Amino acid sequence: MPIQTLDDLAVQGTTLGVRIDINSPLTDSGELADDARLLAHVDTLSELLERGGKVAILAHQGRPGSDDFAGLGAHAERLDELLSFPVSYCDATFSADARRAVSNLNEGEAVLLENTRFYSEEYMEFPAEQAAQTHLVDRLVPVLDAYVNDAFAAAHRSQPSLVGFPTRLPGYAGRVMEREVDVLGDIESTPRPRTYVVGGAKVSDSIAVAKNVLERDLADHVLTAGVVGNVFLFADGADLGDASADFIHDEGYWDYIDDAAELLDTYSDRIHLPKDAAVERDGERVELTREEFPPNEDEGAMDVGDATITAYSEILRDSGTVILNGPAGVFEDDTFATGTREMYTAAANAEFSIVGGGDTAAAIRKFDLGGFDHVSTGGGACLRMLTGDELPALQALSQ
Ligand SMILES: Nc1ncnc2c1ncn2[C@@H]1O[C@H](COP(=O)(O)OP(=O)(O)O)[C@@H](O)[C@H]1O
Ligand SMILES: O=C(OP(=O)(O)O)[C@H](O)COP(=O)(O)O
Repeated sequence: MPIQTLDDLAVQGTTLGVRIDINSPLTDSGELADDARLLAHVDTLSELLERGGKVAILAHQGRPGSDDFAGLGAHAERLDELLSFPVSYCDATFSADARRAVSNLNEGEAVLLENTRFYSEEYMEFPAEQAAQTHLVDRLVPVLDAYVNDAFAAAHRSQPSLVGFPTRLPGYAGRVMEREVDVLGDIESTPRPRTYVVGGAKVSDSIAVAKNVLERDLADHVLTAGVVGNVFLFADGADLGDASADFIHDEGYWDYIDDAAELLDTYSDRIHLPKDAAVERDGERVELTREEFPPNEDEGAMDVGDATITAYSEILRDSGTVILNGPAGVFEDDTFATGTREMYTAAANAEFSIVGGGDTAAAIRKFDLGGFDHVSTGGGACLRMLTGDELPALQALSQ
């Protein structure tokens, strides 16, 4: 069944449970360090409020046990500033207090309920039918008329607030979800040549994407960079030195060397490897070509160098479509930001460009880059969608 959107929803006077993803980096004092994910949902929330909805917002922040696992008070304050409609905060998610806060909403008002992951069931994965019986869903359903899911960045999670409501309430995709599905679900019709850039540190996901798009003949080029590029270099027999080898071992990425080598055997004509690497030597950035490897013992390969940037930029600029995930190096450190900045600039000049990932978006903001056709709000969800996998939250909406 096709997914229903806000165009199919009669909003006026209804009470809506709206799941968004505002999981954000926090400062040491618990303030929002970045509000990009909140900004992304402004259109959906404004539209629902403008159309006379009473909006109960559901969201998570962090994971149990992590430093950024926190309440949503700061998020509510910021949403209240961003929207021209009042957004209050309720420090409960589905208790009597929470249900009262929802029931007391007037048309054009929103309440942000507390971090869904404060409740243990929300951090478990369930089939939709079972998620529909969890306490969160069971207790909120009586005060809601319909459910809107706009949380694309969490759509690969089969958690109650993401998959449990649509079996008990009419379910709709919000505008963020709709646009992500439109763009990422229709890669096959984008112009060629089509280039995938797999950078960053999600090694297993990136290898899965590369394998999938090469096998399905969707990719004319796969450019490897970042930690993913380093793994491919080792898989190709290059000696990137002890520091990078230790890092790859410590992070558990060595398990994927064989998969990378297998891909290189089959698709060497379409997979591109870094031609050089930047390391830190005596406090300076030093670039080594592959012939000059290995770096010294304590020198990690932290960025791609000029030779790679030149070769990759040419492919990127000439591409009909670029689909890019992950930075080319440790862009947070200015010494190793060059590869990411230059490659992203070239990618933005392709005919059609799609970028995804939390750190990727942070890099785009850091370098103040524009010109991308679609900046996905998702990292893991975006990669999952690019491999052609079904996302549980979307499946739940289409039942
Ligand atoms: N050569 C490298 N060595 C170590 N870390 C790297 C390297 N290149 C990129 N990274 C790191 O990868 C992280 C981002 O990867 P990832 O989370 O996969 O991106 P995204 O969030 O965009 O999907 C950044 O913290 C960056 O510093
Ligand atoms: O930040 C998120 O995903 P991302 O790290 O893939 O961008 C989403 O909020 C999902 O969070 P989760 O990976 O803790 O389930």
